[in-house]
Amino acid sequence: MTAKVFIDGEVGTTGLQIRARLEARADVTLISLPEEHRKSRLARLGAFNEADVAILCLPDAAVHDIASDLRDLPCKVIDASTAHRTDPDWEFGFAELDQGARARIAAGKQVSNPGCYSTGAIALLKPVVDAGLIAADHPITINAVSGYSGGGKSMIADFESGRVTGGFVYATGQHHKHLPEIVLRAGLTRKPIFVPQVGQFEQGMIVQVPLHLAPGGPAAALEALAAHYAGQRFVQVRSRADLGDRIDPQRLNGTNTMELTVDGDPETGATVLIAVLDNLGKGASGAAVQNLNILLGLDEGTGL
Ligand SMILES: NC(=O)C1=CN([C@@H]2O[C@H](COP(=O)(O)OP(=O)(O)OC[C@H]3O[C@@H](n4cnc5c(N)ncnc54)[C@H](OP(=O)(O)O)[C@@H]3O)[C@@H](O)[C@H]2O)C=CC1
Ligand SMILES: CC(=O)N[C@@H](CCC(=O)OP(=O)(O)O)C(=O)O
Repeated sequence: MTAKVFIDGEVGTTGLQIRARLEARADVTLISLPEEHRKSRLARLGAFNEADVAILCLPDAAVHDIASDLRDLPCKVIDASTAHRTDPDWEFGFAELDQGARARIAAGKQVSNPGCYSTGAIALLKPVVDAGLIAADHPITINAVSGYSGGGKSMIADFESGRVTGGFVYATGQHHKHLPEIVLRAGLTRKPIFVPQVGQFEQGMIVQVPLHLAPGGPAAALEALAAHYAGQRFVQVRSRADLGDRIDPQRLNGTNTMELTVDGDPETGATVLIAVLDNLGKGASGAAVQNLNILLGLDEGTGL
């Protein structure tokens, strides 16, 4: 038996990488629309009707525009966009979030993939909040650097045409679209300050959370992360030395793995939580395929 999968937005950055992961699989049949119909509502609704699972790889506005039409169709839906990440009618598709996450995803009809920065930030923050190392209203700052593919086709064109060089800091006004999902899913009650930047490299990401903890803080935080993710295949807790002196944001490109580590000064408690992931792997397309596998009742690493 093969599952019929429709990727809406399959020629976009996230869609292409999902397709690359699925097209060789014997257990998946891809439903594809010809170029001239790929934005036709009628053609897309036909594809949704035929699919067992649809994966939305569209800008938020296009997702909002189609989502209500999908609710009554039999196909299950995975949404890669920001549109439904805090929506209680959608399952949050971070399988490693807590003990019940996989079962909730498996039973879901609609699953929302976490964002790339938020995958790193939530993965680092939830265990330290749950372990009581910081309070839910602790003042938190998140720093992050992403490859330019994080901005989709238009940002890739900006860099590859030479219109933008060297990278930039942005979203300093504290309204980044990932903040609401980070607050909700990490169990925070106070919005962190989030300072993302884009570098002159295509793909890959580092998310860092500096924290003032009590003396011994770095070891306590590492222990909390290791306990939370014990036995997980795609979220791995490493010693700081494993990542090298200069942490390369591209080190996990092409994989669905996210590595977490902690550094800092045990005497003062100055602690830095660090996550490395591929923004298009565990940060988007890999996570979507992992969720697809869970929805289909397959080994969740199939094709990853
Ligand atoms: N890039 C990343 O690292 C990540 C992306 N995401 C999310 O995934 C989603 C897709 O992003 P990304 O792939 O980067 O974006 P891209 O701009 O690269 O791709 C979006 C695709 O959607 C197509 N599209 C736009 N409107 C419609 C429509 N009405 N009907 C059908 N197709 C449409 C676009 O068509 P056209 O080619 O004609 O422009 C394009 O091919 C976004 O919501 C994004 O936030 C999530 C995590 C990480
Ligand atoms: C580098 C860059 O621009 N990154 C995007 C986030 C990646 C993305 O596409 O966002 P979602 O995960 O929310 O869908 C941004 O900051 O808006």
